[in-house]
Amino acid sequence: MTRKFFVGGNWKMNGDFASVDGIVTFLNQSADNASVDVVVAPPAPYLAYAKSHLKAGVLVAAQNCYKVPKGAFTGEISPAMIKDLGLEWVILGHSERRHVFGETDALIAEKTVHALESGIKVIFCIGEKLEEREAGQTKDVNFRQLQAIVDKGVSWDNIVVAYEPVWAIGTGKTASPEQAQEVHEWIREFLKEKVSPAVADSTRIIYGGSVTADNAAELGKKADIDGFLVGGASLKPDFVKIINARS
Ligand SMILES: O=C[C@H](O)COP(=O)(O)O
Repeated sequence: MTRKFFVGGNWKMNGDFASVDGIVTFLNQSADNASVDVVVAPPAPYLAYAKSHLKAGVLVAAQNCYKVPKGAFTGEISPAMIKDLGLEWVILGHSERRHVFGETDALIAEKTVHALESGIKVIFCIGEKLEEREAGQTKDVNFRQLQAIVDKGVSWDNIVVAYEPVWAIGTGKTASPEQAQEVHEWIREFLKEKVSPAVADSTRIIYGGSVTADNAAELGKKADIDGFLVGGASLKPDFVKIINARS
């Protein structure tokens, strides 16, 4: 099957109205590319503004959400709120949520189930730390993180898996196309064995970690790399080159 290329831009905790306007301008001025799904994730205070100013071809995602629709959970946002803003996507399991904020596989799985049940699609992030890679645990860590949602029996139609080796995030140390392809192939095999061949074939597995306009084309040539989740480079006009890396 042909999987549609998917490019996400995770703005993380960056920006103000002036810089959001700048990003919106270069995205709106870019030529439409019907062969790529483009989804950007501004910080929560700018979600509605970005949604109302971006052209229709650029979708907006939240960077996080909680596991219940509403209640006494100070500081959290729910999938119901994301939906109320007219948005379709959320990023869950990002390594910064896992390792800075201590989110566990179990919590991320609960959040993923609730987002999907609420009608929000999930960019589900996984990835090993440097010490785990060096200890030969890359496969185990990524499989364990995936298994947490396999165990919940989720429907995979609305999930994009983002493989983001923690050692490559924001460090300038991109995984080589071969390193990334190796793990993406393992992930696809895992989905084939644990879920189904059809899900393995149709699920988009995107790569994140120091993706730039200079390395995106080579990464994007690999058979199991179906797009990117871009951090720092998604804040700059070169993001448009990454969107078009495979075109
Ligand atoms: O969500 C995006 C990733 O954390 C990658 O960030 P980066 O492109 O700045 O390395």
